[in-house]
Amino acid sequence: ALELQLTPMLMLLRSALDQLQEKDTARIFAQPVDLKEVPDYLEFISHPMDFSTMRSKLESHSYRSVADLEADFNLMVSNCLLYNTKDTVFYKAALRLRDLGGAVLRHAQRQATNAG
Ligand SMILES: CCOC(=O)c1ccc2c(c1)NC(=O)[C@@H](C)N2
Repeated sequence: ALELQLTPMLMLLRSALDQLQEKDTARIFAQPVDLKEVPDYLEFISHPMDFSTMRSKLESHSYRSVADLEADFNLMVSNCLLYNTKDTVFYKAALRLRDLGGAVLRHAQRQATNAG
């Protein structure tokens, strides 16, 4: 039945999101960039993204596949690589998160394919 089909996907996506967020040990991706601290952020970034927003979208069924989750993950990393210069801790953390996250997402996609 459809609800049985959807529940494993929600659990799979929740697990993948938890594993992705674990890699952000400095928690610089945990919350939206603070626009009071970074007032020009929206001059450069049109679609901000962070893990708390991704979790809300997941729980409200905005993600129907691993690819949907991956798209927001890639957006979050790309925003950081665009806004911050290469010499910053933020830029370096985004490169590391991108690489570590890739393995998490590949495994999640394999699980989704096997379950499907
Ligand atoms: C309290 C000051 O916090 C920040 O300036 C700040 C805090 C977190 C940030 C960030 C900036 N920039 C970013 O690109 C994303 C990845 N994270």
